[in-house]
Amino acid sequence: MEGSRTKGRTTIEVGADGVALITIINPPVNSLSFDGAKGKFSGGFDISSFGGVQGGKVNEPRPGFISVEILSDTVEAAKKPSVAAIDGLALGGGLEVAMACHARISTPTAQLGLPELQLGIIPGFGVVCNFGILIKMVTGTQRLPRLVGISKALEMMLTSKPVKGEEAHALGLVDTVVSPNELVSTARQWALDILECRRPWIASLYKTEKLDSLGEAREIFKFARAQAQKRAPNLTHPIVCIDVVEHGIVSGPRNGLYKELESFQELVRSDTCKSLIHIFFAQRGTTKVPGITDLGLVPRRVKKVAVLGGGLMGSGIATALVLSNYPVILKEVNNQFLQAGIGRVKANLQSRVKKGRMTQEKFEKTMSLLKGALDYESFKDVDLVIEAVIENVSLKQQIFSDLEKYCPPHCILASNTSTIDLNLIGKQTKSQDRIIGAHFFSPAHVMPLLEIVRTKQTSPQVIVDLLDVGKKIRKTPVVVGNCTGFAVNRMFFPYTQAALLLVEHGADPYQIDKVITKFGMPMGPFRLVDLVGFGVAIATGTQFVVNFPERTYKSMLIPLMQEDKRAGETTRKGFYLYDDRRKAKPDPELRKYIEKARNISGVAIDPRLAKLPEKDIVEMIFFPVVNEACRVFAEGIAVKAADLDISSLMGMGFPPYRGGIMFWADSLGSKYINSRLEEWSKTYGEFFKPCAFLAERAAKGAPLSSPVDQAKSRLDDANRLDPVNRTCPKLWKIYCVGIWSMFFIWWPNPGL
Ligand SMILES: C[C@H](O)CC(=O)SCCNC(=O)CCNC(=O)[C@H](O)C(C)(C)COP(=O)(O)OP(=O)(O)OC[C@H]1O[C@@H](n2cnc3c(N)ncnc32)[C@H](O)[C@@H]1OP(=O)(O)O
Repeated sequence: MEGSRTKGRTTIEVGADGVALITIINPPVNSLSFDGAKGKFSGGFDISSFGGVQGGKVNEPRPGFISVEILSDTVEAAKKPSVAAIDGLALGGGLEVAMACHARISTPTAQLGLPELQLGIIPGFGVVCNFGILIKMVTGTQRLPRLVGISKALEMMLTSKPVKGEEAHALGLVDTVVSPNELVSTARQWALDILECRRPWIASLYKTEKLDSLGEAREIFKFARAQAQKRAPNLTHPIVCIDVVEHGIVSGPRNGLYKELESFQELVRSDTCKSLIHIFFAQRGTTKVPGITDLGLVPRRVKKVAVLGGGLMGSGIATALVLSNYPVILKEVNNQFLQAGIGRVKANLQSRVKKGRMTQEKFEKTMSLLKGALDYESFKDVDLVIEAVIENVSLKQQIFSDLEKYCPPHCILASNTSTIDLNLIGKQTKSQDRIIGAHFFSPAHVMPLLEIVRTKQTSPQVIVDLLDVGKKIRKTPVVVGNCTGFAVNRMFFPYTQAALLLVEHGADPYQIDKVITKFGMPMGPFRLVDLVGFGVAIATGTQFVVNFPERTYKSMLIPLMQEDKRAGETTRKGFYLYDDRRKAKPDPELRKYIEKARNISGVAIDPRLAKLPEKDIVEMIFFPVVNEACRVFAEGIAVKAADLDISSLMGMGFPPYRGGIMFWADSLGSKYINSRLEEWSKTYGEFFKPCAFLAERAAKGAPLSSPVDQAKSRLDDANRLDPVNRTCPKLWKIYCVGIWSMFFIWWPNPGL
């Protein structure tokens, strides 16, 4: 096999029973074609190898590709029976190899699945050999339906979700389930039994008993297409997958192959596939922080955590922690607040029980990990404290002084602040090296992102420790520098600002939301403000006008509406009207507020904006976001552009199939984005003005995501405005209430 990042190999060992044991060894996940063993069958084809095909650097078919197919083909067509012994993972190409065997034995914990759709491709691919002759027949899209039936196969492929050993057995995907100790011996015996005709010799490709009648099959395909269309209207590869499976059922597996081959080759070069593969590696890359995670530090064990504040955020954080078996002390200022906080954690967990995702027994065990406290007595053996009280600097300063007194010296002191300078919070302590930001997104037990905010003084060990806790509570941690809004809230601040600007200049808010949703966001900017609530938005947004006055668009639209008791979804009236079931309906009255706001701003209607093409709407909303993301990157707040891609996906719901904000921007080109922003800034002002970083990259024709050469890291900016002592200029004070942002955002899961 050919190597890429590391060298992989296979071993073959013939035992006294005459059975040959082939072992794939290619850590960490035994990916195929390149370089694993140790409890993992195979995590599938080496995803990093797709880049070669996409970039045209590799002639097709790559030998690695062929190896999968040849292996598959050779194995199934061989005169000797083969049995797959599956422990750990059998995913993608890994399961395809297993399905080509004449029997499959697995352990109960083994995971079997075809997750290729999460990468924008379909399972399996046929191969044309050097002479242009089709040598390989059928793979994943063809065998799985023949083993488990069409409906289940489609479900497994379309959701990319693996099944465990027992379920795989019940489905007919594996022949028996045994303990890891018996796995190899059972598989050996099974091979001998097949050879000596004590067990059937089955080629999965030719199995038909699990296939539905043609009429029934067509109904299944029709339903699956409708579901796929509804779930991800911008994606074509799920539909292609259904087409390929159908083709194999209707026209026979061999014809299915031709279609599969053709489709795979097209899909692997698609923007969707490139974006999703980028996301796959970017997500795994967030825990690799140059200068921190490469120091050889081992995360210390966090055995007990304290959470200060049992409000929405604090209770969500406590829920996330107990769910991952961390004993938690929840501290509040009085018994009433404490009981309310504990009640919220309970409700979060009960909702899982109601949905069948947690047993009553597990619920009780999880709840028993939570203890309430009204003082710091029980803090003497905590390893991590996460403060999640209201955004009040002096309160937080007092808390951190107390924590320094009551917690052990090794304890990590984290704050969930979304706006306040961490240095300021720790100003009255001597513990700056163990102070860190742990910025969760609401609801904290659901949202996948955790911004880990470091200051110049935060010690690498503390960062490594929090990264580890983040991973253990199943978050994707992104390490960022200390600045207003950190990465997510800061780069998405212009999202709604741009929308307000467009509306005041004549664009239709409902049209904007429609276009932005069609682009792939879970909701448009106006629907989002309604969800966030005008009060929170206005209060927190003030930080942006204080810190970035030159590039905030000052609209009075939201404050005007709030004055009329329209404060968003909670008041059933905001940009939309809401019924009992939270269904949003446009409100003709909105026009009145827009006109008022327009009069205050003194802007004139631009007739072009009323008829803005969809592409322009998308660009006018997102290019300012790209512009701010460039500043965040240039300032060293984010160390990798890919971290901003992940932050945009998980913090804001940017569509993964577009690869994240910076990846998407690069697909359009820095020159183009810069020229568009320049053009708009001439007409609509500073808000659109491209930053120096963007202008520079555009001048060089360079991608926005390539590393910043001499990044002037602003992990802790001494010149940064002190949000407490700095006075807001008078003029701005007038507008502060008109500026808002998007803290405490709730987004639906931004999956595919
Ligand atoms: C021929 C076929 O039709 C085509 C294919 O087979 S396409 C591939 C199909 N397989 C997949 O999609 C599986 C992708 N992998 C995963 O879902 C998960 O990595 C996993 C469930 C296998 C393991 O998860 P987990 O234990 O949490 O480890 P995770 O951190 O994700 O991965 C460990 C390392 O293996 C790498 N890796 C995982 N799967 C890989 C793959 N298929 N190819 C290359 N590298 C892979 C990861 O990038 C990571 O590398 P890093 O340590 O340098 O960051």
